[in-house]
This record gives sequence, C-alpha cells and structure tokens, in this order.
Amino acid sequence: MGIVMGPNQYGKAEVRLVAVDRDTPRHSVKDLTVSTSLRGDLDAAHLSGDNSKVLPTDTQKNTVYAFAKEAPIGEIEDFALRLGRHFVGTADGITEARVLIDEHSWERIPVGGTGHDHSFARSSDEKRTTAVTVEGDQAHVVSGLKDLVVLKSTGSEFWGYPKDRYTTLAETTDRILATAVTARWRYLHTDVDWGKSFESIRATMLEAFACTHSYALQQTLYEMGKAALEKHPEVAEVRLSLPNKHHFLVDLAFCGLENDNEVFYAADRPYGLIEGVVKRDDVEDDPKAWYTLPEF
Ligand SMILES: O=c1[nH]c(=O)c2[nH]c(=O)[nH]c2[nH]1
Repeated sequence: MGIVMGPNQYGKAEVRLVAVDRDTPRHSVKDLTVSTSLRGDLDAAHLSGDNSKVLPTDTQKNTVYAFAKEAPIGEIEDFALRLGRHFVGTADGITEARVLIDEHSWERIPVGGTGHDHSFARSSDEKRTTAVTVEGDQAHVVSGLKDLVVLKSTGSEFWGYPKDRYTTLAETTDRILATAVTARWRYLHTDVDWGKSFESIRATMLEAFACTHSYALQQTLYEMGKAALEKHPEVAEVRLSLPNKHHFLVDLAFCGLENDNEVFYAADRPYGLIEGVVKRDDVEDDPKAWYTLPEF
C-alpha cells in the first residue's frame, strides 16, 4: 500500500484584465477575468519540491497581460486558445492547459443620442464565458454565459407533483417564473465564428424561455437547450443551471385587499436549483472538455 499523487493542476486564478483599443478616437474596452491552469509532468513538484517544470503562476499572469498587448484580444475563445497553445507549446513538461475567461459587459454611454467615444457604463451582471482546454494539438471549447436574469410574469404553471404530509405548496396555473441563467455549451470543433454563434445561441435560448408555456422550470430548461442544439450544429451539448427565483404572492387580506397575481415578495433564498444537460444522442461525450468544470 502506498500513497501517490492524484490528478492536479495549477495556475493563476482570476487575472483581471482591461484592455483599451485606442487605434481610433472611438475606443473600445475588453474587460476580462482570466484563469489559467496547467497540467502535466508535475509529480516531482508535489513529491519532492522539484520546481523545474513549474512555470510560475506569476509568469502565467504576466503572459495574459503581454498577450493582450502583442495582438488584439479578439473573441474570448480565440484569446483562450492562443494562451493555451502557448503554454502547451512552450512550457517544458506541460501537456495540457485550461484557460477560463469571463467577459464583463460595458456599453457606451449615450450622449445626444449616440454612444460616447470613450465613456462606458456596466450594462448588467451578465458575463460571457469560455473554458478552453488545450491538450497537445487538440482543443476543447466550452462557451457560455452566466447571470442572465430573466422573468416571465405569466405563462408558467406548476401542479401535478406528488404530495405527502410535508407538502404545503399550493398548485398554481399562473405564477411568475424567474431565473438567472448559467449556460455552457460544448463545441464540436474550433472552426466557429465565436461571436456570431454566441449571440445566436443566447437569443435562441431567450426566445425559448419567453415562448415556452412552462409547466416547470425543468421543462423550460429542456426547451432552451433543445432550441440551441436544433439551430447550432456546431454544438454537441448544452448544460444549464437555473435557480428558481421564487416570487411569492403577498397575502393582502390583512387590509381587505385581493391580490390577483399582482404583488409579490421576491425571495432570495432558499431557491430551487434546476440543472441538466441537453445533448445530441449521436455524439460522444467529451469528459476532458468538462474536467474540473462544475457538472452543470
Ligand atoms: O418549476 C418548478 N420545478 C420544481 O421542481 C419545483 N419545486 C417547487 O417547489 N417549485 C417548483 N417549480
């Protein structure tokens, strides 16, 4: 019986990078949070403190900033692929690199009806995300979004569930349905117009949320994933994590008022958490693409 080192990775987490494109007086801003993780021949580092294959996390952070200067960042998937390929191609003993990027959104401040050249407002909490794994000359891309908050004021029911002695929830045929969407989708290859694909998948999932008459958030989840897959042959699977942001009808009987689905208490916790994978049945799973990512 012995003790061995299991799977491991190391890198710099959450490098905050803001890059300004100043080529013309009409600037643009990219605001990213970048995390790098390297894997490979790192047993000696763990077993005996031999750092000869440990490219410092500080160097990884510096590389992120230098790459932002050396070429335009472009789409986050392209930036992540460039970084991942660099680490695998140049760092001795490193065979795999994972680069996670969250992109924070800035919108031009409208001045006199048009967006200002160099002043911006944070538009929402929503982030565009990517998780790129480079493994030798292979690359796995999982892109997505998080914190996209959506609400339907009707078109949502929840009934027909089992009842036991602990059940108090009343069945409803008309409730608010609200969630903060985290979605990740796995691409089948890297020959993708990343920006166009992202915008279309996002719009498609939003449309499915809006247009599905929902009998449960679970059903809405499936419809959102299915719609994205039907429209996007470049995508193999969509993973969704949907917190059910409960809105409870306020009982206004205390002052003799009826509440006809108009006044709600928005609870922040606890919340139902509905998660799932919607996938093609004719495509192989790709555990490497998801390794160490949350299951949903
Ligand atoms: O859409 C829902 N799914 C559930 O599983 C659930 N459970 C619950 O209490 N409310 C809801 N709503």
